[in-house]
Amino acid sequence: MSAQFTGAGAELPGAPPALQAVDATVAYDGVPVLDGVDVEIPAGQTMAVMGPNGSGKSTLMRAMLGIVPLTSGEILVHGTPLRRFRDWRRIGYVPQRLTAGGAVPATVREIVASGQIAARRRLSFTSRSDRQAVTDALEAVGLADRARASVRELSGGQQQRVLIARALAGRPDTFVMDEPMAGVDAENQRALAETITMLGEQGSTVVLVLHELGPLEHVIQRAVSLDHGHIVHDGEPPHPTGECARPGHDHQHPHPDPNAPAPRDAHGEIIRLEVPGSD
Ligand SMILES: Nc1ncnc2c1ncn2[C@@H]1O[C@H](COP(=O)(O)OP(=O)(O)OP(=O)(O)O)[C@@H](O)[C@H]1O
Repeated sequence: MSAQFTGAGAELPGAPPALQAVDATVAYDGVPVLDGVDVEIPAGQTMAVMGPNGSGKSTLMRAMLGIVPLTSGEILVHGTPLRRFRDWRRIGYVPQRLTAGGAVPATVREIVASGQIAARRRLSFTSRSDRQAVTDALEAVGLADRARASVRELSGGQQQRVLIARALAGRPDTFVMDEPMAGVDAENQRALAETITMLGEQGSTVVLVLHELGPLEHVIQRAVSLDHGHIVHDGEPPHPTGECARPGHDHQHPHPDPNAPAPRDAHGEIIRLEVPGSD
């Protein structure tokens, strides 16, 4: 992968945290699912967010990107309060699974190119360098030969790689990936792990929701574990001894079918793929 995926590249010493939650609480229907969470993700770190089903991992990721509102507390993105943060091209969000391409046929290349919308000036056309970034992103995830295929023809694992390429194409420096390994076969997991390793080596910030470290074991520098909306561990990644990485693991994998219906929010809306704030 070329260095262009690093966006702003390795952060200067003294750079503010890439993402920070301060006493963050999120409640659905009055029930808190994140409860006073404090976490700071330094620029350049590769960090896993772990924990059992329903512990609040996805909610934390979405709250840090402004997709779900906080009930109280504060989120800072690259040192700026979320409500004032505008530089969304710095952020590459990889949602749990592909929700586009169902009703509207879209090619792999189109989906990947859509990752550049936040970075593009309003009404401007794609430049040669934009097109090259899309090509590079497809190569980085090993899908250059499927560029013209409809995303619907791809396996769940390949679709996951399309989502990562989509984030890469916008050349962000901060990646938030929600269970990139879910429903992905071993071969695709290895391909994803290679890409994520390269991002880390190039100085990008990478935050991933993971249920197990798997092939990312050597890449993850820090793990934060949530339980019932609280941080119960923050530090060394767990050393897996069995199939799953967390001691006392009681995880039932929630996403056995990567082509299952898209996740919906409290109002029944499909959770959007767009990078928030990209208007
Ligand atoms: N839009 C929503 N409306 C109501 N409740 C929600 C909503 N999204 C999540 N929840 C609830 O909030 C809690 C935390 O969910 P969240 O998806 O953040 O957990 P998670 O740790 O990511 O779980 P999983 O491992 O299953 O993906 C769960 O009890 C879930 O049912």
